[in-house]
Amino acid sequence: MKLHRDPKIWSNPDTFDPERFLTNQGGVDFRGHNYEFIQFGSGRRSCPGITYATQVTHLAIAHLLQGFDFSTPSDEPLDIKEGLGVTMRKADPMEVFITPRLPSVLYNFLLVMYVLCGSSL
Ligand code: HEM
Repeated sequence: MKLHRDPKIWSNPDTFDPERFLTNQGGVDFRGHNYEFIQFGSGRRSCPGITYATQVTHLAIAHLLQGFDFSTPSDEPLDIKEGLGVTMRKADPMEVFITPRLPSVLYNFLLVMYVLCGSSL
């Protein structure tokens, strides 16, 4: 389990610290040019879905954050301990309250616009 966790490269490698990509590791490229960070692989057999995956991920997260407030039942920070598996899953199920932020009519409107205009929204 050394991949992406080498302490010679990553400070506090087991800490969830996405800000590291804005600060001390800000220049690290995720498209396979920097071998310390290759979640999409690198070279001829690297992931052909990289552009689709990154755009759809941004779009989905932006839509969720625009439309809903997220909180935990006790207002405690999320426990993001990871479990075992081929893909990275949480060790324990996530309990979260999802509350609409917008008037309900806008969700129908956004849905229709999204279907009509696709991902250009
Ligand atoms: C966050 C999403 C994704 C991640 C992290 C990811 C990651 C990877 C990784 C690590 C590989 C292996 C690269 C290697 O062997 O060096 C791979 C291969 C591949 N991925 Fe993805 N992938 C993602 C999404 C997608 C999507 C959306 C598609 C298709 C629409 C896709 C299609 C493929 C294919 C066909 C391969 C095999 C390429 C080959 O062996 O030549 N992936 N992906």
